[in-house]
Amino acid sequence: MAKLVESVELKTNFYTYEGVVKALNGVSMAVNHRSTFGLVGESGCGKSVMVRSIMRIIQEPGKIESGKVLVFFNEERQDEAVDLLQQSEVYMEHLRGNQISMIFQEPNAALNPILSINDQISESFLIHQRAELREKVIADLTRDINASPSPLKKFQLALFERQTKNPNDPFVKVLSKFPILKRWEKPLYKEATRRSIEILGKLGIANAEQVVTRYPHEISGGMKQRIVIAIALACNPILLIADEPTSNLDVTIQAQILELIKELKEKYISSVLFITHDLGVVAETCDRVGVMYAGNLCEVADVQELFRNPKHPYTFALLTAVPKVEQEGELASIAGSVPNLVDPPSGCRFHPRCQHAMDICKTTLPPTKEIADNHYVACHLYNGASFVRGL
Ligand SMILES: Nc1ncnc2c1ncn2[C@@H]1O[C@H](COP(=O)(O)OP(=O)(O)OP(=O)(O)O)[C@@H](O)[C@H]1O
Repeated sequence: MAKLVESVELKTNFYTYEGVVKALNGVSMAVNHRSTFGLVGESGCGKSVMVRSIMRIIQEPGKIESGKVLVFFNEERQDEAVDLLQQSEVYMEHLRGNQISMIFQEPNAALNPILSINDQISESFLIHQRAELREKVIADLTRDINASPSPLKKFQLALFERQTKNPNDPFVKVLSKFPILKRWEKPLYKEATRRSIEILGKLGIANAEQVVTRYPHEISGGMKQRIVIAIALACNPILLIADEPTSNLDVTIQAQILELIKELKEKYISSVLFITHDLGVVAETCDRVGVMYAGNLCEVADVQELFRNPKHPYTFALLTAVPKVEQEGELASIAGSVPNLVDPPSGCRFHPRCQHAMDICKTTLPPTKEIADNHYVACHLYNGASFVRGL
């Protein structure tokens, strides 16, 4: 499988008054073209910091210290990669929303309460696909003028053509500055609205024409998350990053949103990077899984392989802690809690909670090894002949 995005030894710290939070401790992982990668782990293990580092949206007091974030735009040419950590902020602004989109856990935080749904989805088209919208408007105006000439349409067409030739045309800029004069751009806004309704239709929203006229407080939580997905999809991203997109929704809506993301991935997006702490969600939606613990990736495998054949003691413990229908008696849990990353345990960060810890685990970070085809584990149990430990 060809890689789409790869992080190489990515390290991110937060410089807090308490000390330096070592949130990512050199994480290497890859999301392939046309696949869904699930990143799992307990709260605080670094999943969100990982995707924020990939998108380069880590804010103060955070800092990406080292590593690479490679994007392989061309599936065929895997020797050509762009390192996002070496690009300018202007490049990143263009990339975010155009090629990589992100949806967050809390749709309320992503939506502006004082703008209508139409304004919010249209804005995404107007920012990221303005040139394409303009082309369509020029084609429509030309066709209309040929059918029945109109001085207003001719004026609008001339301005749009002028803008295509020179996006910084001073005359057009002046006209776009004043609300009353800005009305010449109306066809552009109309086209953005048409596309907003169309995209809601693609998301299976029945009365999209009415939904776009509403405000966030007038729609349900599940609908809000669909709107956020519509905004993320507006620019045909090659990678959709979904950070716990269903954690605040009730189970039926959760299932619908997961189904929707799966369907959209098949039809419109190349790949999805799914952040969750729910292994059930991973089993439902992902092809490949990475298990994170305290800023390290401890195991990566295809989803079926990981569920059938977990190797890392932490993965094993996570799977054991999933409640089963036939379960009787107490639920299994992982003893202890995720460590404070200001002062993480030495060696393998999981060793204080690991039933199989050996002396070497306390001093040395385990290397990542491929223990079966495409199945990687970072654990000293697999450094020698210690498979016998019975995982
Ligand atoms: N702005 C910040 N300032 C200081 N520390 C931070 C900041 N953001 C994240 N961290 C720390 O980085 C570590 C990883 O946090 P992160 O949010 O990535 O965890 P997570 O796995 O996504 O958890 P959750 O599932 O609860 O969202 C945690 O120790 C957290 O306290």
